[in-house]
Amino acid sequence: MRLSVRLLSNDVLRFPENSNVFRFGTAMNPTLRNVNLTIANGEGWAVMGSGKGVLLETILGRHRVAPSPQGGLFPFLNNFDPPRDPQSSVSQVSFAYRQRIASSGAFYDYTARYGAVREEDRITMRETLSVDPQTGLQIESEEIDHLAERLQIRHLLDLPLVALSNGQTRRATVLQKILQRPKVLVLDEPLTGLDKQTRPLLMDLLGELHRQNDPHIIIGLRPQDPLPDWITHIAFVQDDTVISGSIDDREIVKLRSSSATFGASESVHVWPQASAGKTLVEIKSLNIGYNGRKVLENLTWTIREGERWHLVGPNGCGKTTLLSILTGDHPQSYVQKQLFLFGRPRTTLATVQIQRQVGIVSPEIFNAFPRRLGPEMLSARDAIATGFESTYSYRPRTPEQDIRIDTILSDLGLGVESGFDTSQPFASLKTSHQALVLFIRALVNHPPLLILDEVFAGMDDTMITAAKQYLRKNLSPTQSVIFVSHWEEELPWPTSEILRLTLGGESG
Ligand SMILES: Nc1ncnc2c1ncn2[C@@H]1O[C@H](COP(=O)(O)OP(=O)(O)OP(=O)(O)O)[C@@H](O)[C@H]1O
Repeated sequence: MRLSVRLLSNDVLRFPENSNVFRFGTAMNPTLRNVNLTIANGEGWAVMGSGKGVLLETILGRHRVAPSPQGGLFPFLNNFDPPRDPQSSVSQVSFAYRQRIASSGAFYDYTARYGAVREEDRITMRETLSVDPQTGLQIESEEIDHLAERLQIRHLLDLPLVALSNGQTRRATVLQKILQRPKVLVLDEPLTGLDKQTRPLLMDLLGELHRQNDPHIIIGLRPQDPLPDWITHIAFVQDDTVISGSIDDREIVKLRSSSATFGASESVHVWPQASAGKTLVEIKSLNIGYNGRKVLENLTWTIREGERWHLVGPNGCGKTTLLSILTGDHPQSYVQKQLFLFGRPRTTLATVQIQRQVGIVSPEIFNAFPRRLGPEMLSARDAIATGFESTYSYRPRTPEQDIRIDTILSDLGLGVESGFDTSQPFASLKTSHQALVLFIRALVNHPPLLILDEVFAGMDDTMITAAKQYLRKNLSPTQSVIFVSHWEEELPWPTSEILRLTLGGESG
């Protein structure tokens, strides 16, 4: 009889000593150098810093580690009998964009959710969560109900997925991954898009799972995210360097406090309070509901030239719905008799006339933007230029339009000298650059009304600082802005008018 002795490893993750990380297909210029990182069983790790995306991608097997780690990056997976492979055991909650993007990469109609739900979009959250897409196995409905309750989305389980708000979808996405029971779960910026009330619910649930080591959790956090109490260690990634240690480590404390200013320091420009400018938007007694459920009730709102508004409220309170009435995307926009846009009754305006005057960035547009490759691909520059006519497809550009694009790029520190190549396909840009391109797309046409809905989601800290500075310095004094964010510290200007929506339709 042969006895096999297996050495059990206490390490969840281990990079070989002083390893380098390369993009696949390259052997020069490592993206990360001299990495020394080991995550032991029981430790709670967060990844932070402007380069955190690269480290998380490496953990997910998207880059080459040299020297190659003996026994893999996840030694503890060899403790299982038979050993587990990282492919099926290490899972990522990806918020990059929703999976229901047409697989061809074509633009999908994100406004479909506002009208009658189409047959192909009828699939409910419960139906989606009930089957593990990897194994095809059925997931217990009690478990779904229990976890959905923890994240306060149980009452939405039987709604079509397409009807969920951005924050509700994010919670459903996390839930789906937890239900698939990976051994390691990697979440990058899980708090983005979540309202204040929900953040501790998610962090508590993740902490509980982490304490049971089922799964081990690694999270990417932004500087403004509160550090959950179960995080014991931080890997800070700056440029090509990873500095790691316990949360009390002096260097880690210093790095955290220096990144916490979050681009807020240069607030030189103080905006005028309520200007006496022309009225751009006037809404009176707006009521919108779905299937008898009120979302917006008796809402009245006036926006004048030059005003900076902060639109706030919990997930699902109707912010996106309200904005879709203003942009004309919502089927009930056209019938609003008490809605005036840019000096005219909405009922006399074609939707395209509205859209040419509104520059908008939102999670919905980020998800829906076409990402085709091949002959029909849009370059980064083409993608920006779609903003001149508020379209989603290629339009030839005039030389003046190219100059306008170059000016904004250079104001944001992305001019020619930065090495940012605008002829690259939009679809192959990293998420943070895609987010920045769509931000510039919203600005190019000097729109009188700018809607910035979760505009910084996915951007790295340096880009956020540049974008905030741009907004402070480069907008015209008559341009109005509606800024939507669950994070007050994201506001680029010190004071704003506030429209606060609540669940159930009230506003204040
Ligand atoms: N077609 C639909 N059918 C049923 N309910 C819908 C539909 N479309 C939206 N809803 C519901 O309307 C509510 C408002 O959604 P909306 O996207 O406007 O919220 P939000 O304030 O933008 O949320 P978040 O902060 O998560 O982005 C949500 O509860 C959503 O589930």
